[in-house]
Amino acid sequence: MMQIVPTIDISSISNDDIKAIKEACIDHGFFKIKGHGLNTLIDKMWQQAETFFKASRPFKQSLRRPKDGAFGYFDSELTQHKRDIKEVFDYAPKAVPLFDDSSKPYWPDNKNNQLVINGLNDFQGTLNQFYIAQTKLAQQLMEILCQTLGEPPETLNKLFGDLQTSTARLNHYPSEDPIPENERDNNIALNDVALGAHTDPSAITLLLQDDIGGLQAYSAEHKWIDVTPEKYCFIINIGDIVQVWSNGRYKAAIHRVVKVPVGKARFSIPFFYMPQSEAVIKPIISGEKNKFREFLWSEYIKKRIADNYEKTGDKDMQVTDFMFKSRV
Ligand SMILES: O=C(O)CCC(=O)C(=O)O
Ligand SMILES: [Fe+2]
Repeated sequence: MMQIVPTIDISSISNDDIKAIKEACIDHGFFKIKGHGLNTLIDKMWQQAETFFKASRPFKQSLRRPKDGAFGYFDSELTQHKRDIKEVFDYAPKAVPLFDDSSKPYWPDNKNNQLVINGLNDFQGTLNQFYIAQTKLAQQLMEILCQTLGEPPETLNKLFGDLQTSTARLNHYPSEDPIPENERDNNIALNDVALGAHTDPSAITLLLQDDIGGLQAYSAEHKWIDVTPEKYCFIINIGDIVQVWSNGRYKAAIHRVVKVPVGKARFSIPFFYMPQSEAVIKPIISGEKNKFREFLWSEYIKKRIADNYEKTGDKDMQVTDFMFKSRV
């Protein structure tokens, strides 16, 4: 029987692999990959993530993401208006044209010997090296994805290139609220899972998860399924844009992270592969009537990011808002 979440060796892709990815994308949107040659860098990334989140609260707060910003440390992210039980560090190696704050510094510097004291001398260098490696891997994955849709492999890569707007992140999920009691905003309820169910506003997301587990995907056929940890495997999930590109054939992967067992800590490292801000997003399937109207990537992502902070209001914007209404 085929694995529900298939593991693919991308150093030698077969027709069966393409078929397995296609089926996974139709049912839940997740697959895993090995054979990428990045194991040593992955070890370094785990070490950096653990070291960063272990640093003192004042140190992390000094890198806090500004209200209108996209990068830095943050501990109050919302999913559907409830606060997730996690803290994050968001980054990109160079300014991303989407964000006004991209010139503001968010990397820790060595003022008062802070990098040395916190063991973070290699932090920025390692994270940036990983971002570049993930970009290359994502390009390869976009070609594979085009193949699963029966389109020429290079169709989508031209929407990315040097002007891509991808962002990368470190996630730390403690078993308890990361915000001390006296700093909490009591108007915002804590989620009953570590990370609430959502889709990613990316093309695809490349994710490392540690051995604690807890990531779940929503399968049309099996409902919630575990996406189990496999050492050195990247977990790949399709995001909102693929739903449009595939003309609805694939649904953006719905996923969540269940609560971390008491006394444990979970780490994960996602990379959100995103196109140029000026990219026009529309279906790419030839010979088929478009089910989505086109939109500009920059407009969509700005609204989605704003939703992560909003405490009240309507349901968050989704890519289905761009579907043509079907006439009966
Ligand atoms: O931590 C995980 O396993 C998933 C993280 C995730 O879905 C996200 O950051 O968007
Ligand atoms: Fe996600």
